[in-house]
Amino acid sequence: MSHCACARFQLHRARGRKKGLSSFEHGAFLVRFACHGSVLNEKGYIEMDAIIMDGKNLDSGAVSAVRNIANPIKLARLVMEKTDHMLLTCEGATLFAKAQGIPETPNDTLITERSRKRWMKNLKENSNPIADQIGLGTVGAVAIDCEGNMACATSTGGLTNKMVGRVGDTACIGSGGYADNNVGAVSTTGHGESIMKVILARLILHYMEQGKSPEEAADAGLNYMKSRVEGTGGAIIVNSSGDWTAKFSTNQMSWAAVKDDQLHIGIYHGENNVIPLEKAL
Ligand SMILES: NC(=O)C[C@H](N)C(=O)O
Repeated sequence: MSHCACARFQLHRARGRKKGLSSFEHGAFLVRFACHGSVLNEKGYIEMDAIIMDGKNLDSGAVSAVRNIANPIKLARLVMEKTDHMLLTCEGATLFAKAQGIPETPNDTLITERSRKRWMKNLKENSNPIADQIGLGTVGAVAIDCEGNMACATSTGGLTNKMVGRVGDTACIGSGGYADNNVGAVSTTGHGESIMKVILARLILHYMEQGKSPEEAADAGLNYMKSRVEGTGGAIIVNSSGDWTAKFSTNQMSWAAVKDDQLHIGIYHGENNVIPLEKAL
């Protein structure tokens, strides 16, 4: 069994080996999950959604609409590992974070000039088309280890100028991500309301259960979302054989994958730049 990892957005070089959700030891890169630099809601705050799922036992943890948390994906993992629940939101998530010793991070220190400018621009009436809201800062990862264990994780600030308290696809199991050792792992990005309408991550896995490859399943899922609800987005996928793909119906999606000591990177359609891992480190 080969091991493989695929991620969207903001890669960091790892120093040495990293341990993942179970025994994923390939650890050639780290993914920095969303928060710093995320998009702002209508009031100028960062409110984050995040989900993580362990394909071995279908355990998962999620948080939604959390504020002042530097790494919401870590909080989602704590929900999975330390509670009997799967999703904590707002104040409850904040209280849980406190109880777990996660420090509050002031909103201002999480905001970048780029996201503030975008927020200001989009405040003007009719200046916030959906296409402009997608694409900043949602990150995700899928991985399979040498024992066939799979996992997915996704985190996001959502859509620019979203309403306060809006919860998107990312926090919703089966929409923002799903992992099942029997089939594969998926992490999605794109217009959250569209993704939720078609439950995109689970839909893609459903197509894989019917015998489609990750690439065919991604195309089928994204095409269905486009034709049925006019939604665009993207997905990174790995199946139980370690085959992976990164597909999107948006103009671009930054992604990277590692398999068999090769690093693959792309942004635009049809791109797949391959670099030996040792040269990338
Ligand atoms: N860029 C994104 O992926 C946004 C995210 N899916 C949301 O709607 O919350």
